[in-house]
Amino acid sequence: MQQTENLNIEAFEPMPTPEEIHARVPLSDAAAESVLAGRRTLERILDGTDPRVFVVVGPCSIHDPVAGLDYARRLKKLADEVAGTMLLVMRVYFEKPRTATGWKGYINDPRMDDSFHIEEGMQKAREFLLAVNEIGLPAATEALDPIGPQYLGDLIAWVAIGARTSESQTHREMSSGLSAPVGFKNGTDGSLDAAVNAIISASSQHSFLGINMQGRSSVVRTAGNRYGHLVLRGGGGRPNYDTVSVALAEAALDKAKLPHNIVVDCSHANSYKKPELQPLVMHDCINQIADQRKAGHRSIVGLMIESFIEAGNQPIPADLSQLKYGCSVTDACVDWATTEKMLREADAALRGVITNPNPA
Ligand SMILES: O=C[C@H](O)[C@H](O)COP(=O)(O)O
Ligand SMILES: C=C(OP(=O)(O)O)C(=O)O
Repeated sequence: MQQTENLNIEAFEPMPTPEEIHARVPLSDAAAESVLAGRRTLERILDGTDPRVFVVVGPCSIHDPVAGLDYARRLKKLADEVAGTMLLVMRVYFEKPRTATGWKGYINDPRMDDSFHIEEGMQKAREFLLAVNEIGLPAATEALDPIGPQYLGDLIAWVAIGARTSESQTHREMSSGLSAPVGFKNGTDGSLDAAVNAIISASSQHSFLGINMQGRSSVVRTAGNRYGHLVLRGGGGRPNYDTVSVALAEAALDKAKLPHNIVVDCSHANSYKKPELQPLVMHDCINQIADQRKAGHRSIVGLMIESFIEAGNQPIPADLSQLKYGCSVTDACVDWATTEKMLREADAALRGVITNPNPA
């Protein structure tokens, strides 16, 4: 018999099951509290019962857990300082969807040398998420691999479906079963349709193939996720955070009978991937939010910033000891001083307009 299958497969290497990885890095009480408190506040913001704004802020990708946790500790202090007006959620991205090729992130290749130790990456990603939550910060991530959430989902408070996958049925099905709110990004061409349709699709029940916690291939039946929302990230060569674009996004949500829950990503095509433009986008959006709230209206409920300790980005060197500490290896970020300035200015502008309903 001639072989007709697996012609392009070089190997199947068994992975530990989600249950095994959870046993190696168990969820702690402190981390569970951080995850649940984060999700609860996000849900209230999306329901309109908490007037604050959430900000997903952190590196484009995690590649160095030491620098990542250094960043998390700084962010926690800032989060406490601005808690009256904003919920800060740390961007903890381990999976990078590449335009063509490139490093696919810490889970896929934790040693950054094309050795693809995915088992090691998955365990270390879990350890990192546990530590961030134990610091007291909720975590946000992009869900790219459809079985990834079985390994990490208990440690995540907010999920993004990226511009390259909002149109994917697989990602919509997965989102319908996630326990956290999910932001769907507009397409890389700037169109909103795929993201709006994704919110509708993910809110419905689905049945699809996946794995269970014991790693067994399963029919997954989901209840639907009612916290899907739209993320404007610009595209097709132009930003879409301005008031006219936001009004068009509101109209698209109205047409689909969806609530006005919009997050603006200050990075990516909204700032032409130039980090020095992110503060301008943020400033404009904070003014829009203040104007909206004063007028008794509300559509921008969240923001995203790509930020790390050092500004800019760096290529991955062959000799990893040459890596610059705290600097992105994927998209360019604003530095820590700029991050503090952006968030403190936003807090000052929103005070008097927004009041924390549950001060600590
Ligand atoms: O945020 C990350 C990047 O914009 C995304 O992964 C695409 O990156 P690339 O165009 O460099 O591949
Ligand atoms: C890949 C990302 O964004 P987008 O899907 O908007 O390109 C990201 O936020 O890392």
